[in-house]
Amino acid sequence: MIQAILTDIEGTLSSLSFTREVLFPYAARRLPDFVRENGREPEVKRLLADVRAYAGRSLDDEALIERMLAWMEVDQKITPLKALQGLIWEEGFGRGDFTGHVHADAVDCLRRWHDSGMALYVFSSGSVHTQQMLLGHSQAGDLRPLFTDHFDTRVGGKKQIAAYKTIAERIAIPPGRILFLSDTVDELDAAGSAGLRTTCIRRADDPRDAGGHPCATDFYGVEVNGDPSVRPVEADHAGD
Ligand SMILES: CSCCC(=O)C(=O)COP(=O)(O)O
Ligand SMILES: [Mg+2]
Repeated sequence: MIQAILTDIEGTLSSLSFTREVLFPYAARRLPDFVRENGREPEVKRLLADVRAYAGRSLDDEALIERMLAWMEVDQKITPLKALQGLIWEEGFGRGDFTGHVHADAVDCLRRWHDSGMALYVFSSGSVHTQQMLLGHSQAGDLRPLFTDHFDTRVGGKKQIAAYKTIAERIAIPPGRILFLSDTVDELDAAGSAGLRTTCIRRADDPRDAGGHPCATDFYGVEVNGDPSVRPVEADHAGD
């Protein structure tokens, strides 16, 4: 019996293209000036110190900026760097430069699951602050009330089995009663090894293999306690 659904964001709730074509380029453009302008603010200063420690060398601000841009280019999931990106995106969401993309089928199913009493959680490499901004400024409105809690890489990397065990302990639900949704097979493998149930969200335009996990092309295809959600007749992807 599934009691909770834990979902990834990028590629699962939200399109890969929103992250790769909107969020990441925005953060890369803004990072140098953001660090120069805010590097003495306590929160930014602390995050920069943590990134420096991760680099393992004493880099000055300009060298650190170059290093962070190179890591962002290859989407390195370094926890303090993801938190810094979140502060930059906060500016973008606040100014209305973009809103958070969430697939229409995901919004519909999350609302139904929530209304039926299912507990919903997020696990993303994006910082918890980023997750809340994306969901709070989504194209479908403020989706934050649907979620009981959020997790980021402070509990561990998404390909690490221990991260899923920690989440299960934190939410106090047995792993076998948690369903994890993701587009990434390594994450699903790690969650499965921790005892979670899994479903791969594999959008129609995504040719990657599902790695043997149960698979759905959108949230309507996700089986929860034996039932796929009812797909409305006109539920094409009009909101996407
Ligand atoms: C709120 S996530 C923004 C995109 C991002 O920074 C990221 O790293 C996405 O990772 P995910 O674990 O959601 O695939
Ligand atoms: Mg993903």
